[in-house]
Amino acid sequence: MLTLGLTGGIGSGKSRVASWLAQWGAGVVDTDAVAHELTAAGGAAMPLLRSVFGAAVERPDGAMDRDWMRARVFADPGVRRELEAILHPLIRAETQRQLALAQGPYRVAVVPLLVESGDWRERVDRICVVDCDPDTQIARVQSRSGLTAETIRRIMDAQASRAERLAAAHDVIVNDGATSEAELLQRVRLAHAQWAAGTPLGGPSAG
Ligand SMILES: CC(C)(COP(=O)(O)OP(=O)(O)OC[C@H]1O[C@@H](n2cnc3c(N)ncnc32)[C@H](O)[C@@H]1O)[C@@H](O)C(=O)NCCC(=O)NCCS
Ligand SMILES: Nc1ncnc2c1ncn2[C@@H]1O[C@H](COP(=O)(O)OP(=O)(O)OP(=O)(O)O)[C@@H](O)[C@H]1O
Repeated sequence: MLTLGLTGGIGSGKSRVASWLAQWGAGVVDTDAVAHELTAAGGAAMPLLRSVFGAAVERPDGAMDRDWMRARVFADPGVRRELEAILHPLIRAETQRQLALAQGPYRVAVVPLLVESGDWRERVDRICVVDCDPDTQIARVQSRSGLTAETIRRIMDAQASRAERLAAAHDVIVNDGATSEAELLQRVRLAHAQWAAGTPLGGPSAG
């Protein structure tokens, strides 16, 4: 079965695309969702996070304090690497477990840091990038989360550039500031039909 790696920068539209693919029958596993489960109250990563970062990493309800962690991780690459060293192996193992159970004409791993991680590149058959311009990414994330533009820029600085992502793509779904939701839906429908039939979508000119 084809395993597609779906990636894109923060706010590019990956979750939106993935939710349609799941609706249409693809077996979708989202690494952000897996990461949230691991760091929820009682999550498998919490004991190690507590021992490395101390009690402040945990909210009173036992879940990771995401605001506390975000402020540190995107201000200091050393802290980010520490957090990733704990979470990424757990995320990878749980995602692989879920992918092995996934049903459908093809399966999809939604991985924000796919291009950044050599390991993930080797685990998927094709890479699809949801492509978006940085100004639109910032606007979308601001309206979704209320994070400041400066925080969003810092997160984007910790990710691959738009050009690096496009260079790694087998397939591209354009979802920039000029793309309406209806246009996006049409592009995703076309891509889904081709992945489900096992035929490639094409390079960066596709859209
Ligand atoms: C830093 C944390 C606490 C911020 O939590 P928050 O609720 O604000 O964000 P959330 O987890 O929903 O992620 C939202 C987006 O942020 C970006 N992002 C998350 N982690 C990272 C990272 N390590 N490097 C670059 N971008 C990242 C991705 O685009 C992701 O889709 C959280 O993202 C985290 O635990 N990150 C480490 C795990 C990780 O690398 N996850 C992403 C890939 S699996
Ligand atoms: N073409 C579009 N037109 C209008 N709004 C859009 C479009 N595409 C995505 N959005 C909105 O932008 C926001 C970001 O989209 P989404 O959550 O799918 O991105 P993401 O790549 O999964 O982000 P993250 O990396 O933060 O998880 C959402 O609120 C979504 O509804």
